[in-house]
Amino acid sequence: MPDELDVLERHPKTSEPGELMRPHNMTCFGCGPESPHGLHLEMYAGEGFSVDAKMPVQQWMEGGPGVIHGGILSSAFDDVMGMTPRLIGPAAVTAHLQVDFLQPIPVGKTLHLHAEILGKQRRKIYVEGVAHLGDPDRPVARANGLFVQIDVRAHFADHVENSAKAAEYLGGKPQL
Ligand SMILES: CCCCCCCC(=O)SCCNC(=O)CCNC(=O)[C@H](O)C(C)(C)COP(=O)(O)OP(=O)(O)OC[C@H]1O[C@@H](n2cnc3c(N)ncnc32)[C@H](O)[C@@H]1OP(=O)(O)O
Repeated sequence: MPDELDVLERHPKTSEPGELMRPHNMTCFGCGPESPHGLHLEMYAGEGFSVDAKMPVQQWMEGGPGVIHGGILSSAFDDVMGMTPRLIGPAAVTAHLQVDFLQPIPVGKTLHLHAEILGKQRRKIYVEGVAHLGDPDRPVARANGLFVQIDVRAHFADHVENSAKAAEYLGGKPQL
């Protein structure tokens, strides 16, 4: 992370601490309630510049016998960490994501995910993530990511016709 950082301020219209946050997109693999095969994460704004979510580790998420697949864990981090930019302003997309897998994560447990903005420079937002199984002092995974703020309309303009919600987006709704 660079030394010279911008001052962080919560966006006046962002969710209050404890409030459920709006999904990125209703069919987002991470947080979309209408995603047919998604994680269906519910994200809650935290204090400061943080977001929290809980994810029951279900059988279909299995990688090695009885434990979560690394890609599912990475997806969960990506989405929870990718929600933090909403706390300070425009949406941002993942440019870089790095995950440390510290412990096997068993099927049947509930994974607690916490993401926090470490700093921002211009459009770059540096975010860390941590996951545990109920005891915050015993993390089972950590992540670091760089998210870059975008102009949502311009960024998705060439792709929105491929969305499951294309008709609504092309009709001007819903807002991302
Ligand atoms: C609506 C939001 C949905 C969010 C869903 C949850 C999160 C996701 O899963 S997003 C999906 C996965 N991500 C993507 O598809 C993004 C694909 N990548 C891109 O579109 C582009 O590379 C993008 C937008 C990240 C950057 O491109 P662009 O807008 O041209 O910016 P660019 O000028 O290259 O970079 C901006 C800054 O970021 C830095 N940067 C960009 N990529 C990286 C990288 N991988 N590593 C380090 N720095 C980087 C640049 O150096 C530059 O820094 P500085 O301000 O110091 O000059």
